[in-house]
Amino acid sequence: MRVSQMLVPTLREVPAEAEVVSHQLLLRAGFIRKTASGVYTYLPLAQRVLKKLRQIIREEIDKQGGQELLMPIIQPAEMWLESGRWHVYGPELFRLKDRHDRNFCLGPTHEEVITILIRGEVRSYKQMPLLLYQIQNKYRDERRPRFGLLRGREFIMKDLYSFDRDEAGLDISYQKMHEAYTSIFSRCGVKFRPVEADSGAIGGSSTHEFMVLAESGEAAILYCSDCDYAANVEKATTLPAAGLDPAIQQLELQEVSTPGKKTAEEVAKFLGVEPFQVIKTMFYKTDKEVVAALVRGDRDVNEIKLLNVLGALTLDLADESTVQQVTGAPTGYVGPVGLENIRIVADMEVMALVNAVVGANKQDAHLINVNPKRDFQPEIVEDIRMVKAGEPCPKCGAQLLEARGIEVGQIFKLGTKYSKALGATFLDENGKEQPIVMGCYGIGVSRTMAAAIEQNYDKDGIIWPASIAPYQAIVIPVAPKDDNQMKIAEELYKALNQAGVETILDDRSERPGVKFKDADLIGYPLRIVVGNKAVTEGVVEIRQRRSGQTDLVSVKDSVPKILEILPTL
Ligand SMILES: O=C(C[C@@H]1CCCCN1)Cn1cnc2cc(Cl)c(F)cc2c1=O
Ligand SMILES: [Mg+2]
Repeated sequence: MRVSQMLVPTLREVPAEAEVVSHQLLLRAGFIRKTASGVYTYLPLAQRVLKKLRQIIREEIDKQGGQELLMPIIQPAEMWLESGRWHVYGPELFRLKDRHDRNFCLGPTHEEVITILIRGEVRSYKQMPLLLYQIQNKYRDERRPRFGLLRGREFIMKDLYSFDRDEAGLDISYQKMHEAYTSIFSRCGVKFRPVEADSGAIGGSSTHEFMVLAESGEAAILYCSDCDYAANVEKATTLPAAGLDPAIQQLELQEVSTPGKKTAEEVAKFLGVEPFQVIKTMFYKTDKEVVAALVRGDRDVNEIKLLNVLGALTLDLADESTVQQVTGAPTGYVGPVGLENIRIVADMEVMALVNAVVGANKQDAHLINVNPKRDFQPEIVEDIRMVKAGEPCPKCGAQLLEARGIEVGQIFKLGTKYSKALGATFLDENGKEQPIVMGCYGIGVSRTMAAAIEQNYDKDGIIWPASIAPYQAIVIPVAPKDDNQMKIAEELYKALNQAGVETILDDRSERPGVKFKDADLIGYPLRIVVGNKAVTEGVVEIRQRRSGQTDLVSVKDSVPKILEILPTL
């Protein structure tokens, strides 16, 4: 390909709406253009990167026995009514009607479609295991699409579904996908980590997210400095709290005046105790009830853990009027003592406190010498707190460190949640009907392209890992008008492509500086400059985009030299 014929509309200035680097660079380097909010057109260079990502994914998934199919984007509402999810999802689910006024949705995921397909096709244990996948557009009507391809309303996903006869089979499928994902992201040239994660509304048991480490990542990760423990902060745990100190005498409950002291820190300071001795009472509204969540004053509530402990669908902080109504006092003076018909969920650490402080459910007043069990009885005692960096690793006790990550993949053990709901069963060797055991495994393909940029850029633009670069090399003649230079450039361009190096030729009659800037902005791994020296001394300049290293090489040695460098990029 010749640059003069390509559609690569590079921009000089940074588009205002782009907040993260990958969004800015995908626009400026002419990879994408916005068609609507959260909806993009992938221009030719982006399509080439996506094609390489799809190829890497296909190779690694097929190696594990995956079979590619292609499911429809448009899905009949009946399937979602049968699974019970049609009314679970709100405006995020793109819904539409056909000409006969029948309801459909644009697929945000395909558990219903694939499970109903398998229900009709698999009858015997002999037909499993099955690993079926597709690479298809997905639709989720995000309230605030942002960060370009990192959170769009239409995006490309590889979604695989595994079908096994039992949990043992599922464990094998899950392990195979864990391996495939490790190979895929390694081959894509990104630094990533699988982390323990929360399975969210999809349900099922264990799940791992594959995170590309990047400061702009929306996910917070805690990982161990010593062992392989790593978890999304939504899920992270630490060593269990120290137990109750039996030596301490439980004192008499007492009300004290704490005018204007609301936060755990203020109250602790005012009463001369440590913040951890003040119990924080947070009221939440779920789709079913109002609950009180208790954590120590030096901790925060982990709302994902709380949601899971309650088995609720939605969880939101109760507003001030609800708190007032439930406790008779404003936030800041509320506590668990004397609460009527409100479920109390206490973090395990709270139960180890003696003579603690809580709000008195009265303006400007707190209670001291509060002892769990004696003065209030939580209905649920679980781990519902956020873990922080610096706390001990739950596996080995070493210090937990924090990082930000972009979730590019997630694998789930679904179990029989969908096969039971949709009646996908098989006959085992005793002819007994059993529900199929499923897993589901996603990779955000378009998101991975953006995540790769978030990890591979500098002040001049993108630095593509060679394995997913749109082209691997660009030949730039300094003076295209000079026939001798052009002749050498053309020959080199041809020889490189014949040697299997995906190479383009910048034949534009632009100033060299403009061509160099574009090549750096777009991020081709290698740049070969054919200038006067090529004509007078037979040497060309090979420059590596990442390191900036430049080698002067004779024209005849340039192809072997490039073949030698390329695998290291
Ligand atoms: O998609 C998954 C789980 C896995 C991820 C990997 C590939 C297979 N599915 C979870 N999820 C996320 N957002 C959704 C948004 C909408 Cl609007 C919806 F209706 C359903 C879902 C939904 O189910
Ligand atoms: Mg997730």
